[in-house]
Amino acid sequence: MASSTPNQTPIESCLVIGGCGFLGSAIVTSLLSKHPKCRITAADIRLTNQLSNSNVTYVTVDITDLGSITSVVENAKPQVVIHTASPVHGLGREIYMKVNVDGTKNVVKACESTGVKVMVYTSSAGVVYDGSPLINVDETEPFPIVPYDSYNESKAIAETVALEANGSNGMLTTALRPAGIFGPGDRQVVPGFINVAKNRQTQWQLGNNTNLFDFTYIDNLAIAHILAASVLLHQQSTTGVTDPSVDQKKHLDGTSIFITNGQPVYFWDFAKAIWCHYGVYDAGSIVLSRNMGLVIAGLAETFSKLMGREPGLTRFRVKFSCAHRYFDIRKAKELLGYEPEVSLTEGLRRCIEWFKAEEEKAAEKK
Ligand SMILES: NC(=O)c1ccc[n+]([C@@H]2O[C@H](COP(=O)([O-])OP(=O)(O)OC[C@H]3O[C@@H](n4cnc5c(N)ncnc54)[C@H](O)[C@@H]3O)[C@@H](O)[C@H]2O)c1
Repeated sequence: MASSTPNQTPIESCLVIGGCGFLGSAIVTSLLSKHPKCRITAADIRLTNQLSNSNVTYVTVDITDLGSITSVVENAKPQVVIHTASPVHGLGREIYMKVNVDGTKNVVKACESTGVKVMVYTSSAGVVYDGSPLINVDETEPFPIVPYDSYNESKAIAETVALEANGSNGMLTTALRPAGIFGPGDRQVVPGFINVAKNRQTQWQLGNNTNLFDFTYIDNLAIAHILAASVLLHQQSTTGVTDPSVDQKKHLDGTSIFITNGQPVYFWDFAKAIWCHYGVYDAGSIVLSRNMGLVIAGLAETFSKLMGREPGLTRFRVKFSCAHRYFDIRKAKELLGYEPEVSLTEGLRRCIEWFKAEEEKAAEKK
């Protein structure tokens, strides 16, 4: 249970950047239900997933262009900006530095110059990951000296940019760090597992499945963003910016906060729960050790490079699926009153139902 309900102010106007993405569109939907009077602008480089609702306006923006994002913020005049935009995982360093780092600097500049009161940045739990086990870590965990990859490196720099803007022109900022977002519309986590089932590769298990892992159901995360915005909005109009010397676990503005479902599970148990819905009940009959997996993945990567193909197994995937990665979300519960409303089991049920319906629609079109 959340220890207390923090004071909140209703959100009257909000700009959701990346508002057509998986998370951005879930935030728009949750805003409509939690703050029905809120005037919402959803801005994205690609306008997809649009809702038909008179409270929502969709606009095109490219955050790598300062003029583009400034004019969107000027026209929307939002109290709150929720910045979720990012390229997907698995691309090159240049694009991450351009969109996540330079783009976030542009978003901050646009917010500062137009009097935005609150900015919530979607960071990632991966910013503290370097391949070492993360066992119930909290927000005191430092960034690693060597980041795991350029995506996480760019997310850490962008998070710092967002948090350093706290107090600038009276604006309060925070950064939410979700882990393994899944749900209807997911393009990364659950589709990866479904493809393994479709490729009939579920017999392979990497590692001994003693590693606990955190996942986050999309609607829980969307609500966490809205809670963060309305708690900060209240603070902005009352006490204002917190003295940065105060213990960072005791305040939201200028600090980061982990968000998960608060239900760590053994990595392969999550995969097996998905595969059961695809008729696979005997997954993981062949267990490969992490070291053996790394050797095979190294060979697969070399072979695929020679053949000009994408490898099915990579060293990144081996390390990831054998890693301990779970987080302490007490700060979210205490400072946001966050309580995951949708359990992992219910979230998976809703997610699989959605994927099956999409598959049926695709089959009907053929
Ligand atoms: N999916 C996960 O498991 C996960 C985990 C941790 C953190 N995150 C973070 O959560 C956020 C949302 O992720 P998602 O899964 O919804 O991804 P997504 O790809 O569905 O959404 C991101 C949106 O950003 C938009 N975008 C990209 N470049 C842009 C640009 N230059 N200008 C404007 N818009 C641009 C995209 O068009 C897309 O709609 C991201 O910041 C991501 O880093 C995701």
